[in-house]
Amino acid sequence: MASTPAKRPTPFTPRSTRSTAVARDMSSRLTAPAPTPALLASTHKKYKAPLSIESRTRKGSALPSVPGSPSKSRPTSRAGSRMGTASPALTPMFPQQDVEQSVVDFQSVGIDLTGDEHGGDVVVPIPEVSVDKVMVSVRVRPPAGNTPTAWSVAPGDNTIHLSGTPTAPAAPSPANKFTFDAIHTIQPTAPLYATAARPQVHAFMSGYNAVVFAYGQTASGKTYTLSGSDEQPGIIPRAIREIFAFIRATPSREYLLRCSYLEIYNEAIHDLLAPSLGAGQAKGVEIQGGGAGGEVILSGLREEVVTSLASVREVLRRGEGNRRTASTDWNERSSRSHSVFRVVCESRERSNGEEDRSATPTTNGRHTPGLGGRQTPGAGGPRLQAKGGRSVQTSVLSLIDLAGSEKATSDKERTKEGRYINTSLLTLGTVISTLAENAAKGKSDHVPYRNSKLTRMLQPSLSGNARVSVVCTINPDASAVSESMSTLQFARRIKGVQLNAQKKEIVDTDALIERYRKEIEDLKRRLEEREQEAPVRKRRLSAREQIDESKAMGDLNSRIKQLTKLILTSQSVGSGEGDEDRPASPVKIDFDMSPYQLQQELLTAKLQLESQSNQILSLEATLLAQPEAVASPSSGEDVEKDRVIAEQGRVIRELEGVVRAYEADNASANAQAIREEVEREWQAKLDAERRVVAEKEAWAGELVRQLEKEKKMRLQLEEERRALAAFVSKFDSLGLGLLSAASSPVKVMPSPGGASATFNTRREARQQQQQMTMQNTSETVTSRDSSPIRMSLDLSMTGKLGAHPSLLEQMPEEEWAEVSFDADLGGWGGQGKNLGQVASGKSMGSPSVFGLSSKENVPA
Ligand SMILES: Nc1ncnc2c1ncn2[C@@H]1O[C@H](COP(=O)(O)OP(=O)(O)OP(=O)(O)O)[C@@H](O)[C@H]1O
Repeated sequence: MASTPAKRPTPFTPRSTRSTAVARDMSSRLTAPAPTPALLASTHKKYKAPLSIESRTRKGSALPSVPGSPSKSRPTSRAGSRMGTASPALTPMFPQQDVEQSVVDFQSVGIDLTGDEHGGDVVVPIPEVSVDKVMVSVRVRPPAGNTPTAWSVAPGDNTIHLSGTPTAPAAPSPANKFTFDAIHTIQPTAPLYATAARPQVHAFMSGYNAVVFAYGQTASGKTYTLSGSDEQPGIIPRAIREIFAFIRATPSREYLLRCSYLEIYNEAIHDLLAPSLGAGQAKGVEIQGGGAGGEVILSGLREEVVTSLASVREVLRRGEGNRRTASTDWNERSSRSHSVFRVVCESRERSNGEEDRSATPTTNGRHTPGLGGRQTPGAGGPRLQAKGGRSVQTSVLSLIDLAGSEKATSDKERTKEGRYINTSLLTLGTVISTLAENAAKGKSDHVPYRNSKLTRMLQPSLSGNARVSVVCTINPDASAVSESMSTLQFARRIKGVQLNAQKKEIVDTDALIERYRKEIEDLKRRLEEREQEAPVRKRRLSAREQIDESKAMGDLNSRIKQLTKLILTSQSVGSGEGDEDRPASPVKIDFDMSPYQLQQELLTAKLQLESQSNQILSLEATLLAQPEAVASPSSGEDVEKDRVIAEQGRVIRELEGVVRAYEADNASANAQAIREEVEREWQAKLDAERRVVAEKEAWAGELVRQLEKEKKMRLQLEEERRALAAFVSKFDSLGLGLLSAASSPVKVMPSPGGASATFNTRREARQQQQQMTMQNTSETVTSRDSSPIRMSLDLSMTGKLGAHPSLLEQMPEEEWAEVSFDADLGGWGGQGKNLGQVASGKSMGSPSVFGLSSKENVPA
């Protein structure tokens, strides 16, 4: 169930200044006592003698509980009674001995760590380990701040017991006491590495499979133990350093190392080194084999050949970058998957000729780098030689950072991951229980390896064919007692597992080291032959052919160097930091060489300068390692093909360069053309806009002029009309209308106001006719005007148009043509008139009647 945010515990972050200081203080207090012979002896004895107590305790125990899941009950005194009585050394410390005071100092375990804090050259005695048992160490994480701790560690006894807290002391019971091969409570990882991992690394380099894994509840320090930090390197970086130190210290053998890095996330295996893919997209890895003690094959897993510390670090960095981590309620950076860093080591004995080949000249006195002449019979003896090869030792070292068991978190996704993690840890616990039980009772009960990817992958190791070391990490806080108890019970169970690791040393022509060696020999033979023929051939060849010949020999030489670089020897591995950049060994110049040979050397040196980086070498090697991609190393045809491919690759690169340059030139020409076109387009638009504006301005000017003219004319006509009206009314009042009627041929009856009535009648008739014309005109108007200006007229004018005689009506017709502007019909709702039409309909009103609207609709 999701917990509420208020209840969310603060994730443990002891890397803060404070907790680091606590831990340092702790270690400084604990490193004070000098090692005593008695302690040394006791420690060594522990490594020799398997802890039978644990395996006996295992008998009759129920299924293992997953650390982190609440333990159903505290260990009972029944279990304790089987363990025998508590060590007298513990008694005075019960129940309140502080972890810090009772910790085992790493110096007391009798290990020389000279120069090893940051992985300097390691020349220390390897502690004796009982090779048929799992090496079990416990690491107690420093307490978080002032949190009370619940565990005590008896110095020198490799025993940890539950003491409880001052307010809730634990009952002194043998069930609360656990003894292991080593218990570490101090912060530095060096002592832990020396006891828990160094023997495994040495065994691995000697041909045994080896597994080191960290197990414990979330935030208890597994990743800190395995990976560590820059200041405090963990087991993995230390192991890598030790591997190279081992090679440096073993001149009689040559080695080939390959690395892979995977994680098991939600029961799916992902390759953490898959190129250019995030962990989420990386293609899955499948487990094959592993049954009946056979080897496990991880199909689809990428293995990279590594030749230096730096190249391994790069692989680690890449893999760690792809690992799934997330902040949880308990750990700011919690591993959400089990991660497995694997190193495969192939090694074989070097022949005498190979051992000092740097000093051995070839038959023609020439010193070709890496060319050591004919092989002398070497390792493997005549019998193996007769079989066509020498024996190769192959071993695998797996360094595993398990995800921590945990309770449901406040986050749905984290809870889902947690379920997968807990399930696989539970399966691991069950497998370990069954194995321990089988070992104790001499049974061969079914072991459910297949119930999880983790156990399936570990099957060969857990079933005995590996040297196994487990570091169980515990959080000493009183609040985590049940989880710590669960972890310690797991540690106790795994101690009961029986191991029987065997070296794998066979004549293996498929071993990569063997294939490379063969290819190198073949290439050297061909190079030698060419060199011997060179003086004769040179006379026959044209200048062009001579260049080609030099190039072909240069290619052969550089290929030999590439392959030689992959095979590690005590001379070729550097002495430490930055060794990856150092040439394998300085090339001596033989001044007795002919100019032709010197030319070859020069060419070779140039090609070497241009040679690919370590990364490319690794990629190529990985490619070669895949059976379908491997060409027969001894086939001259394939070498020729390689040469042609390389040549074509070079031509392609050159052409690409030309194309890029061409595109770059064209791109600028294209950009220029596009810019000009866009400019032209915008210029045209600008011109059009300017024309429109000019038209509008002209139109507006014209309008103003017309209106002024109209105004003047209107005033003048009004004057005339008033004068005429006055005259007519005077005329009527004098009765002169009759006179005129009498003089007309038609008899007109006198009537009061006759002239003005006649005038009115005529005017009405004219208005009716005018309205009819306007209606007809409006029906014919169907299209919108294209004038840039739209004008809405006051609708009230439509009535006025009818009510007042048009002034234009009274204008001389020749002047009408000067008035040529349009009005928008749309705003009139069909009743309005185009001004031109109004004019033609003789219905133009006064300027005030037009009511030019302030919302002239001018198109943008
Ligand atoms: N021995 C130690 N000394 C100092 N700090 C430690 C030690 N062990 C763990 N820590 C710190 O405790 C925190 C949690 O440790 P870490 O991430 O290694 O736990 P974890 O067991 O790997 O957790 P998860 O299972 O969630 O991944 C880290 O900040 C780490 O630096």
